Amino acid sequence: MRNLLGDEYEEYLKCYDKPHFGGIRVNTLKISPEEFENLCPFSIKKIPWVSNGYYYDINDQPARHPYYYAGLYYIQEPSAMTPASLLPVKPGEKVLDLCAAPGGKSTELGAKLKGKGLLVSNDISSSRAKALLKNIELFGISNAFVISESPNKLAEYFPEFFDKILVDAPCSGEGMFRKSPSIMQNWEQYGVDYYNKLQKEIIIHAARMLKPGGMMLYSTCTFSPEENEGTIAFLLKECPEFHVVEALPDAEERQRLGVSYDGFDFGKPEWVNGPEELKHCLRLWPHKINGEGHFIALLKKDDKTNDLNFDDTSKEDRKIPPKSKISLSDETVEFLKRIKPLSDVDILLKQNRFYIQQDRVYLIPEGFEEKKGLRTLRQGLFLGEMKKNRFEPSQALAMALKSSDYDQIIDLKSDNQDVIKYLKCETLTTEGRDGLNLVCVDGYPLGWGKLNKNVLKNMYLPGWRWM
Ligand SMILES: C[S@@+](CC[C@H](N)C(=O)[O-])C[C@H]1O[C@@H](n2cnc3c(N)ncnc32)[C@H](O)[C@@H]1O
Repeated sequence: MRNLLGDEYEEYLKCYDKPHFGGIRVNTLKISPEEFENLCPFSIKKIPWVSNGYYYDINDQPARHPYYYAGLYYIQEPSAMTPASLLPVKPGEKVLDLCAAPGGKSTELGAKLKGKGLLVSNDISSSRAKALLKNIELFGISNAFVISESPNKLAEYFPEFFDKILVDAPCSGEGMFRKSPSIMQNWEQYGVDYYNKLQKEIIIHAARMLKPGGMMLYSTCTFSPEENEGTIAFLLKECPEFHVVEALPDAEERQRLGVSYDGFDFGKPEWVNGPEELKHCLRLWPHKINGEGHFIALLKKDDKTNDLNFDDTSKEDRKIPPKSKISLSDETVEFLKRIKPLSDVDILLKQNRFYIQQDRVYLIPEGFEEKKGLRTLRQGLFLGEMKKNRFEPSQALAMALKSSDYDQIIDLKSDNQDVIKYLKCETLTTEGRDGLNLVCVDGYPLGWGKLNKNVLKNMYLPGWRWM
């Protein structure tokens, strides 16, 4: 670090005597930042460079609040919010998060899609992919495929398929030593070269999956030039159709979003003897901003529209699949008709949006088919299970709804002890209409419960319960 930073080294070293910063990122699928500022029960301060990001006081415990269980925010280190905030994702696009677990960036990419298009969230580790699935569901993201595959296998299934790709690569983690000192042992065990080899493999597979004209963002939380500018220089050499572009929004957009990037530094081509365009990369240093260390490169793949050999498969992907023989039970149809966004069941059936596996019913994102042959944890939104004479709605469905989407709710105030009891899967005594209710906190859904003569049978997912 002394070699890299020269005169700045002492200042950099000093920042290790200061505490790290805690951050929460608001889930804009459920609440706007302004609404959240009014509702937030603990003290927060805006993170300058993320329009929906806030610092919280590290004496507070945002993970121990019902709003966390309502999926209103994700707890994330402030610099780690930057990659997903700078990848320009628009609703309706096909987006891949290749190294996604536990979902810190996927949850923001999903929020940016606003339920339209497709998010493929992948992580090679199946145990970490389970945590990823939970976070995707908690956030109420309804249009995601959660997969646990190697990038190589994924690239066989999705050649030139995605509009946007995020590669938040496994790395030596030098930028996180202050926040998580245990990462240092990992660094000692594996070192920079191990990760650099992995990053080069991953980024080449990712490049194959990007559509011509698409954009890819590569990020790490490490400082080493090899893993950062070095990996990008390697990509530029191997795939000359890629170029590094400026990642920061222009002045007008900064004003619209209310963000500023003071303290952000740029890529250093000279550290790897690489091309000048590496200057467009971003470096976040813990002694220059109130956040940990990060590296970001935004890349564009040349558009091949003039190439007559180019076969545009994207139209093919969007074709509505042929009609299948899905049959939903009467109870399922009756229930779905009560859910506002799903009430046109016949149209959804015609569009072939349902998918059934062992009586479990899923909603596939519009225009897509389930993919067979991949290790998949989830394809679309798990709606619930067809049981004898009834339909049991899922926790994921509750999280993907607004309270106004269902006609029978029990709305508890966040300071009512019944909320914690509900989240602990206990039975409640409460007033309301008998039957299936959507249980909410201050108007934000938490889960389901069946009321019978003022006794609420708790249907909160046991694996998610408050401990
Ligand atoms: C920096 S972490 C990702 C953090 C995540 N993007 C987030 O914001 O929550 C890197 C991830 O890459 C995964 N990984 C490691 N090797 C991989 C590979 N060859 N292909 C895909 N993912 C890989 C790890 O399991 C790890 O979850």
